[in-house]
Amino acid sequence: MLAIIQQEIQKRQLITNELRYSNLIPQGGYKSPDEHLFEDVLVSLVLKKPVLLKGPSGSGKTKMAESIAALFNQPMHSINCSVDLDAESMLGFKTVVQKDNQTMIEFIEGPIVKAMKLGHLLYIDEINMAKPETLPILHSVLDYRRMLTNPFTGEVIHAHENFGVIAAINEGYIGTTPMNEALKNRFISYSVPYISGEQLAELLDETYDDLQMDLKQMMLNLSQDLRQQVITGLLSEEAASIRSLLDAIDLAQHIDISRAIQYAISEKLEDQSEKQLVMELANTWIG
Ligand SMILES: Nc1ncnc2c1ncn2[C@@H]1O[C@H](COP(=O)(O)OP(=O)(O)OP(=O)(O)O)[C@@H](O)[C@H]1O
Repeated sequence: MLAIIQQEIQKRQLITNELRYSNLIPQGGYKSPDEHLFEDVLVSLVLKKPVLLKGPSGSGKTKMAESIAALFNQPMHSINCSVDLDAESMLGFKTVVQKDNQTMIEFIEGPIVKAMKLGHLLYIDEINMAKPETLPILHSVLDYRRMLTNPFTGEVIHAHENFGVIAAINEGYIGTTPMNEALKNRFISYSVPYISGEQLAELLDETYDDLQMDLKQMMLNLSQDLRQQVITGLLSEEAASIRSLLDAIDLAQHIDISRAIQYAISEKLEDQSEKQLVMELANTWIG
């Protein structure tokens, strides 16, 4: 691992996160599709640059962010973007509280404010699902200024040195809009593909204690075929989703393997011919 990353890990191990946030430190386990991706993302974060992960559904973007938080011993806060996302769900809101028999207005800090102040990791999922007018508030947070003026309190917040941002998008997904240029320009962007081959085999070994060898090999072969058909254009990218494959394996340990693949992989696809192709490929391996 690069020295710059090792130094950062050592530095962060010394930080004792407040106990009440320790349950926000997720589990690791991300498998990098190649020898560089995970480490290259870490370099950006160590250099305090926001990271944008671009990849299809179920390619491990969230898992990668969680694994970075685990490696840096850093709690992670998440924002799930949608057209309903507003400044309050990102920054926080004012509420009336009773303290010492007095009624007071208190500001409850939202994920961005907490992560900036405490030096936590902020994960912004499906950032291109948000309404374009919602996100400019992030511009000063994401560039060299690393600061924010909270419009609800007037407080000027300068980010803690360990504060980091990872955003994720599913490009081309229905309901998404292209990301605003000024926003996109603030991120270092990485493509996150589905893992395959050795990395996928390792993930299965680590995920399942007692997966039968023939089921494991069958699923690895099917995954390979699905990826091949995605490349030829006969299947849409999501057919090769690792999430779906893991779902199929979970089900196949309890029900007929063919039905497991049907429910977890084939039925999720829109096109009838794609559903059929998945089942044909599966049947060549099920025998
Ligand atoms: N490279 C990988 N390493 C480890 N686990 C992975 C990897 N890719 C996918 N997974 C597993 O697949 C499942 C889905 O992954 P995850 O939720 O991270 O995907 P995502 O890209 O964030 O999906 P979405 O865009 O739909 O939110 C999880 O169980 C995750 O552990």
